Amino acid sequence: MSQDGSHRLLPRSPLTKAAALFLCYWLAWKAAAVFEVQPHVSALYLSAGLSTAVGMIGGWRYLPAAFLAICVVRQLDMPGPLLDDIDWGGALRQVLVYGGTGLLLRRRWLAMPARLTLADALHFVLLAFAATSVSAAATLFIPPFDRLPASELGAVFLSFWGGDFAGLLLGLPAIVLGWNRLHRRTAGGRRDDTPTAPLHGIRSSAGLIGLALGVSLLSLLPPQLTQSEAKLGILVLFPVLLAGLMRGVLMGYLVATLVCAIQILAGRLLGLPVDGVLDLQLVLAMSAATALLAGAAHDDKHFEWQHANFDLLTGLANRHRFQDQLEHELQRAARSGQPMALMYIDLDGFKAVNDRLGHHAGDMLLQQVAGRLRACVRETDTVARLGGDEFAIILPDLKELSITDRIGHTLLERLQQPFDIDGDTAHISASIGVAVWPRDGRTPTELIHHADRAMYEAKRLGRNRLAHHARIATPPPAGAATQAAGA
Ligand SMILES: Nc1nc2c(ncn2[C@@H]2O[C@H](COP(=O)(O)OP(=O)(O)OP(=O)(O)O)[C@@H](O)[C@H]2O)c(=O)[nH]1
Repeated sequence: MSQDGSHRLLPRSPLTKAAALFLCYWLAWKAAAVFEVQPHVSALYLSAGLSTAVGMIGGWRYLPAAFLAICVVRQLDMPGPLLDDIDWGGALRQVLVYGGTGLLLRRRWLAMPARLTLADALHFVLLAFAATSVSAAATLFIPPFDRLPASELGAVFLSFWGGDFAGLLLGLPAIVLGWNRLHRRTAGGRRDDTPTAPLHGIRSSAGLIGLALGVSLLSLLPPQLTQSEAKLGILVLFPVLLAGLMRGVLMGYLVATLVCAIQILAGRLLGLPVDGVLDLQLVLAMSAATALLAGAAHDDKHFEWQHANFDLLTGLANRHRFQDQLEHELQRAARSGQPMALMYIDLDGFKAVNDRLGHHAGDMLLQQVAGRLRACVRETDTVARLGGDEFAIILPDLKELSITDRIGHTLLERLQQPFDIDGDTAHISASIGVAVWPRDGRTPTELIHHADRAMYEAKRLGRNRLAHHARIATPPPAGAATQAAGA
């Protein structure tokens, strides 16, 4: 059974297992039939991806049920007497080759985080290439294809190989990404996509989809204008590549699916000959591979950027990004002359929560604290986790200094309210130190030092309070007392 607890979403009894698989195959079959270029063909391709997903997610115990499901779904689709036309050989080939491919991918998948790395994507594309080649070659030994003349074998091989390759590359990652999003989020797994990259935005999505639509619609032009399917195929890869590189696997897949759907529908409308169908299969396979590899390369880069700049537990800026932001805001403040404040926040009584409810509950509390901090300030303010139970907030562009008191007291009030952690209640408070530019310091080091000092003063005065560096009673400089006594 899966090490990550994925069994929680999988049916356990043989009957529900078979029923769930039957439903999945039937839905894939019907969905594929909408885009069918040749009768009963594209459904086979989609079930190649599905069979691999079954082996990968469910393991070998699910493969007999998958075999039965394919047979029943195909039987329902074929006219003629019951049990007469069942393609046992085809179903067996699918389950053995693609279910087996899933089993080979299973160990890697179980260790995979919620995203697909470039190494995983590359491994998957190469394995899919090998599996589809073996499967297509095996077909040539199965009746009725074993009786074909040698001159037709190449086209039959290409037809099976291209279709299965497209089905596998389009179907499987979509299932796996959907599964990961659905399951690994709800299983309480660590989210690794909380902060958003600068390129992520509605406008760039709309642009990418618009480009994909525009390029794909070229396939509706008369063949004299587009010259050849192959040239068109290369053209449609462009928006897929761009979407993957700019926005990652999910957007790459969305654009690839859109492009492929338009290509298939156009193929149907134009009544493509068999040659065109073969070209189309290659376009689909290449679109999916492009989306997968370019998207995974983007996601790897994005992940590195997140790791370097954000705290993965809370999604807040980390110490490194906090330092950068502070320097940036100080330069801005020096130009505009508008004061800015730095708040240092240390939780009170956090260790007791860890001790009483456990480290995991402590983590959940930190996540909720992050949410409350964010909710108390503006979008443009920086909230950072500096480590442990220590946070900092940069408040630029202060119209008046009293704002720091207002925000500080709101924070104290919000953090005092009880936290619900999986049914348990936890109580904490916070000690907050404030330093203001330019009054309490002009450089990042001075401001950090003074905000930290004010925070310790808040702790010293009894916790659950706000202390301003400017209002801390400064001890007289060493030697001042003796000088006074000697005077
Ligand atoms: N759950 C969890 N605990 C952490 C993490 N990082 C640090 N800690 C714990 O946080 C605690 C911080 O210690 P303290 O600052 O002394 O805790 P406190 O009870 O708030 O004490 P005061 O600051 O003196 O009020 C330690 O027990 C650390 O082990 C983390 O990422 N997750």
